[in-house]
Amino acid sequence: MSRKKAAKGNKASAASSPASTGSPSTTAAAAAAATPGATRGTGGKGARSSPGIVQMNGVVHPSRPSISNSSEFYDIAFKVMVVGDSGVGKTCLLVRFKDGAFLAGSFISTVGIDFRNKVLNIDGVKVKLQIWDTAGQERFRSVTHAYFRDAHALLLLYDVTNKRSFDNIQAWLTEIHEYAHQDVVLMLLGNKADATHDRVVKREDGERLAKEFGVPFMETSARSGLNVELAFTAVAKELTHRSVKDPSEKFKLQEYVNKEMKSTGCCRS
Ligand SMILES: Nc1nc2c(ncn2[C@@H]2O[C@H](COP(=O)(O)OP(=O)(O)OP(=O)(O)O)[C@@H](O)[C@H]2O)c(=O)[nH]1
Repeated sequence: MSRKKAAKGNKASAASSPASTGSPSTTAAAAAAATPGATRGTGGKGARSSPGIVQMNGVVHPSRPSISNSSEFYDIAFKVMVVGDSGVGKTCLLVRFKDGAFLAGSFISTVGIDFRNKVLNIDGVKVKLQIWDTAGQERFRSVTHAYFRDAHALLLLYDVTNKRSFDNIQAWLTEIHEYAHQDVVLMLLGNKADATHDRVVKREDGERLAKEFGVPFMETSARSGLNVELAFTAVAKELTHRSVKDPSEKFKLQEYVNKEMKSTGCCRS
């Protein structure tokens, strides 16, 4: 079985059998119960067992470093959802970030929802991102909506080679405003920026749309790795900043992203 197939298979089991167990995508419900970042306001194992837990903005701060599912210590946990139309590259983006690989080969659509954890070091703070990969197909939309309200950040993707996926961004934003937390960190990503010959959505169009809705934006490529790490690091920085730093020192996500893109000189297509 290919890696892609294995990943998608996990999603299928998570969606169809909420009480079943499995790894790494045990189940949505089990994950929410087992991992601090997945349960806003109530925390997870660390929060329930330790009186030293501090909670800010619904985020769990264990009094001591905790251990994530992947056995890595962390100080703070957040839930990030990757959303957008079917085929825009959500699973590939997540796999690129988590494993540094590209899932080439035939496209197998996600069924339901799946998650993976990754711990990042953000300015000396160990930040666990629990990243939820959602199904883009319309028939799974109610499942996706159900998870919106627990997300601390949303990465909203379209595919630069698919105009329809770009046109649907407005509808996605409407759904996000309806179902997600009002202070959710949101970022618009134009994926498949490597596909220059098939491109139908210009970078400027993405920038314009993002500006219109006041959302940070950049283009990514799960295939080449362009900006993938930066996208997740940027939202992790924003969330960490909001949670542990002085709230009067506002972190400017778009400025950070622009600066990082310029400094690496790698990322404008
Ligand atoms: N050229 C190129 N192809 C990509 C990129 N990302 C994903 N793809 C391809 O796009 C197709 C869909 O990718 P997925 O990651 O499965 O898409 P998805 O958004 O998870 O789709 P659903 O699970 O149906 O919601 C696959 O054939 C990938 O190989 C990219 O950055 N560049």
